[in-house]
Amino acid sequence: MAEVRLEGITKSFGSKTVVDDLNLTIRDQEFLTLVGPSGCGKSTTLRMICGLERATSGNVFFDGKPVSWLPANKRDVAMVFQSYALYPHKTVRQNIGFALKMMRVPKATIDTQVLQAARTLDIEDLLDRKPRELSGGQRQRVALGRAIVRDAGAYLLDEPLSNLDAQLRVLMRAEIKRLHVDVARTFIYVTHDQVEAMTMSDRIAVMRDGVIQQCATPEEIYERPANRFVASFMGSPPMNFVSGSLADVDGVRMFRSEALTQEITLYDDAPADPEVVLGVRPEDVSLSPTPVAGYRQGRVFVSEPLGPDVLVTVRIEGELLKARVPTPFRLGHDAPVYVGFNPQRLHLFTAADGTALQAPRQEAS
Ligand SMILES: Nc1ncnc2c1ncn2[C@@H]1O[C@H](COP(=O)(O)OP(=O)(O)OP(=O)(O)O)[C@@H](O)[C@H]1O
Repeated sequence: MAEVRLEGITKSFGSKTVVDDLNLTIRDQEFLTLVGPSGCGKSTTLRMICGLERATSGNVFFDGKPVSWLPANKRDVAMVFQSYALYPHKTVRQNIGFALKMMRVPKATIDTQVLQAARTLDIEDLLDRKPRELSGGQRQRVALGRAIVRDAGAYLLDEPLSNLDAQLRVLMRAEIKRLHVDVARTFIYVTHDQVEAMTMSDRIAVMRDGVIQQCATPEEIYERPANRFVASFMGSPPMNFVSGSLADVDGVRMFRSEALTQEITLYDDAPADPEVVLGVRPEDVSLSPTPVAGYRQGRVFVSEPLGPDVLVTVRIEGELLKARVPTPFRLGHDAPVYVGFNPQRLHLFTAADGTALQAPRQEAS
């Protein structure tokens, strides 16, 4: 069992604060991902959890017990690094079993546990090879094997897939997710890749400049981003944003910008400041070659086939908007096109600081 709680954690290097009063509880057996752009403090947070870095202030608790003063080897955690950090002259078997050997576990027990880890990761037939004789994906599995053989309460993974090519990353993503189910332990995963975060996690903590912007399930983060930063970071291609203002016209709330006029149906309370940013995800934009009531005219700027979908950039007045529409899309460059939004799936953010104006939750039917 390992619930990990961070309470008021701050970390400064000199005068630079890189993690700022962070509060987060990672539940026992949860898969929680810290995601954010490079330099936002993800790795530093992970290193404070495992004991490789000491917080400037605040405390780390494992199952309610403070561990801030315990060194890394006295904490019930195992860490997988981006670099794998395998011993080049040791075999896969020796690499996986090394931590147990250091803990003076009897050899027969080590052999059994190494074999069990190798079976879980499907690398049994590689046990006598050296790291240089392995592919990137196989090395990654050995690094995972080294962690899971420790049978720790929490596994901490720092960008473990970033050295792999795109195809292998997709494969290993699924394998790590499955491994989490099989070993039934707490996983804390660091990545700057929003797709990894969305696909693997029970919950995602989105970080920016050392501060958690939102911590929620992938669905919640995607459907109800807390602010414009989260909305733009999570989702590929990112959400479209259009600056404008809200006004009530004949009892109907309207969003207006130079390019767009859009009825807003979902938001109850008028914000104090009418200056807002409208957000709409590319998959919630519809295109038609012919006029449709409520759609506005634009022109095709460029279209990019993605296989099942086409990503179409449309120019409306000065704005460029992206739409993700089903294949085939046959309009050429500069052709007139009519653009509509799904009114149920619009987002609004304050222009001042990007905070989301939350739509009322839809009752599940
Ligand atoms: N030992 C250190 N001394 C000084 N500054 C550091 C140290 N370690 C990290 N930093 C700084 O702290 C900030 C956060 O670094 P951190 O590695 O936690 O970010 P990250 O979100 O994991 O980024 P990346 O995805 O690039 O690894 C960065 O600006 C980094 O330069």
